[in-house]
Amino acid sequence: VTEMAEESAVRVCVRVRPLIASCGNGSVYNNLSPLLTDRVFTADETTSQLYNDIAKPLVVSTVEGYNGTIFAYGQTSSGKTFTMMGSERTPGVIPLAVEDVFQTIKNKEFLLRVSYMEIYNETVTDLLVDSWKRKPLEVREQINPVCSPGGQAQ
Ligand SMILES: Nc1ncnc2c1ncn2[C@@H]1O[C@H](COP(=O)(O)OP(=O)(O)OP(=O)(O)O)[C@@H](O)[C@H]1O
Repeated sequence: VTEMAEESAVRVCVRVRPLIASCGNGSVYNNLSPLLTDRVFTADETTSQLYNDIAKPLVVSTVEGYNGTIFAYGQTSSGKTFTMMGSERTPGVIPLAVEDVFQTIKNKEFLLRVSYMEIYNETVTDLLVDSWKRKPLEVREQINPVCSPGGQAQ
């Protein structure tokens, strides 16, 4: 119980990517504050390990009706796309989560809605709309206050 009570609703994890030749030599990280970081994934750890540790529990609870968010933050070339999208050979968090969701809901009656959008500077773009038809989504402010884009494809 104590462990549960102390567990924060927000987890901050750092993933260290291997050095890339074009970036030259240098140390990848130092001085990561243990107070601000729940988990550091080293360059040897795979996306699948990261997924199982931080994303899978969230996916499971989302299917049970809880809200959950996973987002990647970092400077250019730090590995956000590698981690979240991945590739055919090493799928990222998003395809792994989608696969898990479908595994969990198969043989059940379940309504699943998916939308896919990009937030770039102040502009929100619906990525499920053909690129030639795209126009910025309107961001509406609600009373609670939560901002949500409206009218996106699902
Ligand atoms: N953990 C990793 N292991 C091996 N290669 C990686 C890893 N993380 C990133 N890379 C490689 O580093 C390069 C930059 O990564 P990526 O494109 O994911 O960065 P990004 O944060 O999405 O950048 P940007 O913000 O510019 O789009 C890519 O070539 C990617 O394959």
